This record gives sequence, C-alpha cells and structure tokens, in this order.
Amino acid sequence: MSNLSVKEPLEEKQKLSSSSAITRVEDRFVYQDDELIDKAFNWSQFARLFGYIKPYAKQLLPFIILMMVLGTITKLAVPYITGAAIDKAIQPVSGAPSLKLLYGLTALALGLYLIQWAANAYRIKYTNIIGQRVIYDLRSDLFSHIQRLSFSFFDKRPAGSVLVRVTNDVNSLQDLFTNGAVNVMIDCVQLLGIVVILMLINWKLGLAVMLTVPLMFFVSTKLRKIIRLSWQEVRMKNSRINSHLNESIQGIRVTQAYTQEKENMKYFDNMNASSKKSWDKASALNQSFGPLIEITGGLGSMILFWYGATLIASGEIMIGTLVAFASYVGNFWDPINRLGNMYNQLLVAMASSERIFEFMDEKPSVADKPGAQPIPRINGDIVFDKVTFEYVANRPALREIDLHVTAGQSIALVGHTGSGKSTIINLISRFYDIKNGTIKIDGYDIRDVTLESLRGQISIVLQDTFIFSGTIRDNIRFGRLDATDEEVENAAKAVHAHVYIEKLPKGYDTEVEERGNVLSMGQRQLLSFARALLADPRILILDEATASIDTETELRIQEALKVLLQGRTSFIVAHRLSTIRHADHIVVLDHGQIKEEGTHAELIQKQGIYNGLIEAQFRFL
Ligand SMILES: Nc1ncnc2c1ncn2[C@@H]1O[C@H](COP(=O)(O)OP(=O)(O)OP(=O)(O)O)[C@@H](O)[C@H]1O
Repeated sequence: MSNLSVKEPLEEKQKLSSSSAITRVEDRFVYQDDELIDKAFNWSQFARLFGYIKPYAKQLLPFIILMMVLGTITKLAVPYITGAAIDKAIQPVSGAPSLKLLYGLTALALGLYLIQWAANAYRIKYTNIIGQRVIYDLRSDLFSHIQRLSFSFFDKRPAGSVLVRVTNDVNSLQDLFTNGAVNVMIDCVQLLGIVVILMLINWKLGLAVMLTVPLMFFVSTKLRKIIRLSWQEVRMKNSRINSHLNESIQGIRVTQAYTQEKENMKYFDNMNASSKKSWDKASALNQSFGPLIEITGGLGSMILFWYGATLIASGEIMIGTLVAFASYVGNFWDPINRLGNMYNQLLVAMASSERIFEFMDEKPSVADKPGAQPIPRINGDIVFDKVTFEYVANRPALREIDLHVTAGQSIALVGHTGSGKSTIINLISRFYDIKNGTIKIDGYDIRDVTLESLRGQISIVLQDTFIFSGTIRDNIRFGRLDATDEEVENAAKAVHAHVYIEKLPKGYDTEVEERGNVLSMGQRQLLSFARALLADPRILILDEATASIDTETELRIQEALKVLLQGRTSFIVAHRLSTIRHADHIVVLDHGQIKEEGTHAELIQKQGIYNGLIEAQFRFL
C-alpha cells in the first residue's frame, strides 16, 4: 500500500513538541470572548432571558404568584398575632388576661403556618416545572443554532469552549429559573410588606430601625462588584479546564504514545490549582457578605431595643408591640441577605446568558442569500473560475483556481500536504465562501442556491470517518434517515461491507461507540461508503484514508469505490496510487495553485511535480 502525501511521524512529533511549548503560555485555552470580564448589567439581555418564561407564563405564573402572595401574607401575619397575643391576651392594658383569646390566636397562628407551608410547597413545585421547561427550551435553541453555524465559527474556537456553553452556562441558569427569580419577588414583597407594617405599628420606631438600611446598601453595593468579578474569573478558569480536558481526551492516544502524561498532568494541575484558588477567593468574598449584613443587622437590633425600651418607658408602646417589631426586623434582614446572595447568582446567570446569547446571535458566515432558490437535481458539471480563497486574511489557501469538471467524471486531487486539496472539497459544498471568482454547478453559482438543496446532493466521506454512538444500522442510515432496513443492507452489500457486518456479534444491530473504536480503519471506511451510497448523492467527495490497510481490505475498498463512483461526479483527495490511476482526471496542486492536470500517463510523461511525487513514493516503498 502506498501513499502519495506521506505524513511523517516527525510532523506529528513536531506538532506535539510545539504544543508543549505553548503549554507554558497561560492563555492557551482561552477564547477571547470568554475573557471579557467587566461588563455592565445588560437589561435587554435580562428581558430576553425572561422571554423564555413567556410560553408558560399564562398557564402557570398566576398560580405561582397566588401561592407567593399567600405564603408572604401568612408569614407577615404571624408576628402581628404574636404581638397581639402578648398585648391583648397575656398582659392586656386593662382587664384580666384571657386564655380563651390566647388559645384562639395560637390556633390562628398554627392555621397560618399550615397555609404558608402548603403555599410554599406548591410554589416550589410549579416554579421547578417552569424552570425545567425553560432550561430545556434554551438548551434546544442553543444546540440547534450551533448546528447551523459555519465551519469558520468552529475554526476559531476550542471545542471545549463550545461545550461549556451548552452545558455549564445553561446549567448556571437553572437555579435562577427554578427558584431564584421567584425568591427575589417574594423577598421584595416581604421587604415592602414589613416596611409598611412597621410604619403602621409605630412610625418612629420604624424609622429608627431603617437608619441602618443605607449602611447596608453601601456595604452590599461595594462588595457586589468584587464578588461578581471573582465569580467570572472562576468560570473563565473552568472553561479553560474544560477545553483542556476535551483536547486531552481527544488526543489521549498521542499523549500516551509519546509518554507525555506527566507533562500533561503538570499542566492540568496548574490549571486545576488556579481554578481552585479563584474559587476559594470568590467563595471567601461571598461568605463575607453574610456576616457584614449580620453586623449591620445587629446594629439595627441594638437601635430597636434601645429606642423601643425608651418608648415602652414613656408608655407610647407596649411590650407585645416591641416583640412583634423585633420579629419583623428579624424577618427584614433575612430577605436582604438572601437578595445579596441572589444578586450574585443573578450576575453569574447574566454572564452565562450573555455567553449563550452571543452564540445564538452568531450568524452563520455562510447562509442562504435572500431569495435563494433550490438547485434542481444536479448533473454534476462543475466549474471553478478564478477562485481565490483565504481562511485567514491575506494568506490565500487557493489562488486563481480554474477547473472544469464534466458530469460523471472522477477527479483525483493530489499534492503535497497543505497544498489545498481539502480546501477545494470544502468549497464545493460551500462550507466557506470564496473571496474572488465563482464556483458553478450545472451553471448555477453555488451562492445563489439554497445550502440545503446543494448539500443534500453532495456526500462527503472523510478520512477520519465519524461513527456516531448507536448501531451499525443507525450509522449507515445516517445517509438517508427514511431508508428501509432492506435499503440499508443493500447499500452495505454493494460496497462489500455486508460480509464483515454479518460476522459481528449482533450483525447490523451491533452497538458501536462514539468514533467507532470497535471497528477497524478499513471497516469504518466501508461503513462510510455504505452511508454515502445510501444517500445517493449527485456529487461525491472523498478524502481518502492515508493509513495503511491490508491488501484484501484495499481490494475490497477499491471494488466498493467503483460502485460508489458510478454515475456521479466525484472528487477524491487521493493518496493511493490505485485510486489515482483509475481517476478520469488528475489535478496536481502546489501552494494553493493548480500546477498540472491530465491523466496518469500524460502527467508521467510531463516529468513534472506529479512524476516527482510518484517517484518519491516508490523511493519510500
Ligand atoms: N481551518 C483553517 N484555518 C486556517 N487555515 C487553514 C485551515 N484549514 C487549512 N488551512 C491552511 O490552508 C492551506 C491548505 O490546507 P488544506 O487542508 O487544503 O491542504 P491539503 O492539501 O488538504 O493538506 P493535507 O494533505 O495535509 O490534508 C494550508 O496552508 C493550511 O494551513
């Protein structure tokens, strides 16, 4: 077996050693937008986030609000009843203490507690339902949007950072939607209720207690910005860990092959320690918020008892009123403390939602233009007219490519590594838009037709065949979801995959894991051929595997290829001499330009680059 563009193991090694050089750079896994730490609270984002509640609001929100109001009223009524029990039943100003009244008021308080318990239980149940539905919707929206984004989007971001947004960032909204939002409302209503009641009972004492509120406000506003920034730092560091984890797991074979585990572990340890340090810092700051509020609360209680005692002495209030007051004031600091915590939670959630919406607002760089029409059934006549393309500005990967492929032809693309072979095949499916020139299929500029109609008629078989977790049958059916079992098996038979599938323990129902590690390289190739054949594309694109496989599988693959290529235009990034020789037309690329074209015999005769490549290959053999 022979390869045209031989990838030396050295190249892999260089990649690895250069990456371990980069490992010393702290910011290796940081995608720039994950770094934007200090952003102002974004109210329109907030409104957009709560727009997710809308579909359920009519159905569930009135009930939740009712339960919330009921819970709050019953909670606020109890201290008043306690005060009344003391002043009217236990130690009345005039007349004897009344046990009957005391029992009555106790029973009333008990009843209110029960109502409060039931109201809270139902409120929690229904807010959880809303919360879960909202998270479900958000996650589906995000996933379906990410699926539509263009290749260029994924080129710029580590896969781990995309993963973090779909998992961690969405999860961090969960608390906000399940309990947080309602708790804020309850706390606000409760605070307002307490202020009103305190003022009604005794406005002078009420005002005296409120003296500490500005102090508390100052403390919480000062701290909250520092807390917010420190939590953002935690999330950013976690995002780096996730990106690194993702890369490490994907590259585990290379790491182990080059015994780089220790080096990798050291790097991971650094990141892990750094994340822990940030978490400790953020958590300590968070913890300091509570005690500070308590100290200010304590100050308020001191004022209450000192001034309350003065008012009792002057006969302005009775002892029961002071007890009720103390109870209300106790209930006053709790919501403030919770609101402080909640504010942090809200900020974390807002930062997450910003990151989620940033992805959702990302427009696919390649999209249907307004009024794009579906391309009719493709014959397969393809023309590249002076096509120039660059992934990175001012670094053209293809320059002035002119190429005409007639329907049904098979084209072999050959050339040194990095010469632009994969780029050409990426452009036919319009995974990227070109900078200059035009690409036409059957006379249609591919930018004028809908992506779905274009890509629906093109199949791509990549070198690294992606096998999804599921059965072999599911994996072949991925080519056309409505194919019957018989069609799936016929496709497998046509590409000679049936023979090996039948030998598997459960045949077509054998479960394969993600990336198909239970299958050999050749088996995976045949499976992907079956998948492509089932899709019955008009244009077939094939990035031939470079790995060596045994002669028998090689023959089987060649046979399968013949079936697959029949009656369609095909582009093959060819590495095997046998494939190249059978191609109708060979295109030789070099540094993003077509340098030679023709049949094998013509190109050999030319004694140019192609001939050099072939000779190099024989030397290699
Ligand atoms: N996603 C990308 N972002 C930026 N540059 C890229 C990207 N993909 C490829 N390139 C660059 O474009 C050039 C052509 O790459 P291409 O993958 O088309 O080469 P190739 O001939 O298919 O190589 P190979 O045989 O190694 O697969 C190379 O210089 C490569 O570094």
